[in-house]
Amino acid sequence: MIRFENVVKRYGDFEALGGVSLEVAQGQLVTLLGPSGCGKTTLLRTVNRLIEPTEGTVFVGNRDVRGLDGVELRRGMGYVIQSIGLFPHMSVLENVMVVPRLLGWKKEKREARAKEMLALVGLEPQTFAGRYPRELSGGQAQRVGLARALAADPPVLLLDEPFGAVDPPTRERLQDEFLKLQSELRKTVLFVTHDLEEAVKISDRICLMNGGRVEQYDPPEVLLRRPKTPFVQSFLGPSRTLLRLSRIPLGGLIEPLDSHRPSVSIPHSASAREAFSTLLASGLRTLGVSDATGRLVGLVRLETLLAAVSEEEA
Ligand SMILES: Nc1ncnc2c1ncn2[C@@H]1O[C@H](COP(=O)(O)OP(=O)(O)OP(=O)(O)O)[C@@H](O)[C@H]1O
Repeated sequence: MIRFENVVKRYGDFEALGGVSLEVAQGQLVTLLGPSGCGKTTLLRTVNRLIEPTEGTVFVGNRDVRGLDGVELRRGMGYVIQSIGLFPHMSVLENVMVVPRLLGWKKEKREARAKEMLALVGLEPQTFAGRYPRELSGGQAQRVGLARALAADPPVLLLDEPFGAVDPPTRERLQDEFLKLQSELRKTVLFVTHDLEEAVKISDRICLMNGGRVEQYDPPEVLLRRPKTPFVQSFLGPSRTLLRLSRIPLGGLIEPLDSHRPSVSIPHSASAREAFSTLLASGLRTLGVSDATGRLVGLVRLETLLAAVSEEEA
């Protein structure tokens, strides 16, 4: 769906991108991850032609973006940046309708669509449609930015640190909501972040960059299990094992209940990492696992979690 072929970007003598080749399949969520200045934003912006590569080619849906009109290209893609960029003099509803209006949609159609998008990102249209950006919290503004990016139903979303400007709990909630949306909408998403945890949590594949080059391009599990270079290893750091647990669903590790009733339990939907943290915090060796109604349905043991990590290591 999006393909970079040997993309180079130079500013004078400085090489911001040193020959990036990468393919993002349709419906996949790929994060561009790496330290500050490694070229993530530069690479993202070559897709909607806010930046023109010095060498190399970017394809969207098999079409070289150079052959496409920049303005039309940008209208056909959702784009969200950290500072959100909502128009301060426009209401929330008007902000969300910007692209449908540029595309010439009729008033009723674009209003209906904008309200639908607000509801989709968890903002009750009756409450929020008439508000102005200054009357929103950071998290609400981020949601409006996302609703605006989704309004014209673009197949491609370019997100540059879209949850960067909010506090950690809000950020986690936005990530969860976004993942749920993505599982329904299946957009092709390029997502810039410098946050390893965020990348591990949301990505189908992570493109870890360093100095304008791709160090490793793999699903999170593979990146965490088999770092290809010393840079990747040091970037992942000591939290690598815990992060791997966060990608292991608890489902396959649950054992049937026995006569022993554990005093602490966690929901079935939790990750192995949440189970591990709860075990550490409680000092127990066994946790109960409950279903959506809170009924105890099984057990998970500390040894099982440790074995799951070391098995993967093999
Ligand atoms: N217009 C420009 N002129 C010169 N150098 C530039 C220009 N734009 C970006 N750069 C440089 O290119 C490199 C890559 O920048 P880019 O914004 O892509 O980094 P990034 O990985 O997104 O970083 P961050 O996480 O800090 O946003 C940086 O060293 C930056 O200083």
